[in-house]
Amino acid sequence: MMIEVLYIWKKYGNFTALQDVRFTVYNGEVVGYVGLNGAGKTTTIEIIAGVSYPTRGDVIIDGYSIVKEKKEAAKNVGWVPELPIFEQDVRALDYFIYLAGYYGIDKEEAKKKAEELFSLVGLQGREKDKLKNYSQGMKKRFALAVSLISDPNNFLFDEVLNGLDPEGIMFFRDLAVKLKRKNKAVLFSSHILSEVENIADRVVFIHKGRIIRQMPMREIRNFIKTNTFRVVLGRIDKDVIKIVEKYGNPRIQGNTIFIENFDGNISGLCADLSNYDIIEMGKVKGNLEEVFFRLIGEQNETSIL
Ligand SMILES: Nc1ncnc2c1ncn2[C@@H]1O[C@H](COP(=O)(O)OP(=O)(O)OP(=O)(O)O)[C@@H](O)[C@H]1O
Repeated sequence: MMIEVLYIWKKYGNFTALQDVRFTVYNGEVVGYVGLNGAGKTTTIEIIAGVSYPTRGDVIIDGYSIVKEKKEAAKNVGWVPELPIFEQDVRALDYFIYLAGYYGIDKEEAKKKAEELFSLVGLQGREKDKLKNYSQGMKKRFALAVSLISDPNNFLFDEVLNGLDPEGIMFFRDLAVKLKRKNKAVLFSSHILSEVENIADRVVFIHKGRIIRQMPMREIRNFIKTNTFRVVLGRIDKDVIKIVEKYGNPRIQGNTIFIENFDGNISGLCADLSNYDIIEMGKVKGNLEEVFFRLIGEQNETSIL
């Protein structure tokens, strides 16, 4: 249903890994949790999953406190860790049945569930392999199968696309969409903004343990839409500025003219520049990662003040 992260702090000795982190993931929503390596994503996710305690603050999962009502709260969370470590010398199916026992599911029922879930995550035929022989991607799929045992309402995917092949990436993207349609709340962490672009409805940005911004994906896309036009000329002289000034605010860099706030009249511009040997022209595309660095830049400036 939903995950409410309420002002959590996490300290490791003198080091503060999280400061006053607050955000909500609503049902039917996929939220991207984006920050650089070491920003605090895994720390947050482990606190939500109930495997690590916050120094201060709380997380409410479908109304239950992860600090005070851990059992009820954790039951409603499916978690796929960044690096699932299954070094056990056991067969995947046996371990799955063992873990299902935690949810009060008996052996026969667990076998049925395994059949359904191993196939759903694309591990059919590999049930009898030993977990330690699974590849990293297979371990992620196995962790996913385990997270689906209790059919939770909320999901945490920690850097789940990292290191996956294109088919695996597609699989997790489709899965996020399916979970969303089922009205689940999904938190998807990544250090690459463009990785969550086609999955997330909203992005929460974390930097150095603090939430610096939350933005709907469509706002992020608007943010990067630039109205700058670029023309590369064979030669450039000082008169050219006067010509292009009619079309916006020009800035010259080598043989390239960037025209900001371009008025859109391309044929007029071409005609006016016909003596200048146009080599290339086109709209300047905004880069998604730039948004992230712009936000971090703003953050660094305010922390200096
Ligand atoms: N057990 C620990 N003891 C001390 N410091 C820790 C511990 N776990 C994490 N940290 C520190 O807390 C900070 C946040 O780490 P975290 O793993 O949450 O980052 P992250 O955003 O998930 O990064 P990545 O993208 O690299 O996984 C880092 O500076 C890390 O070194």
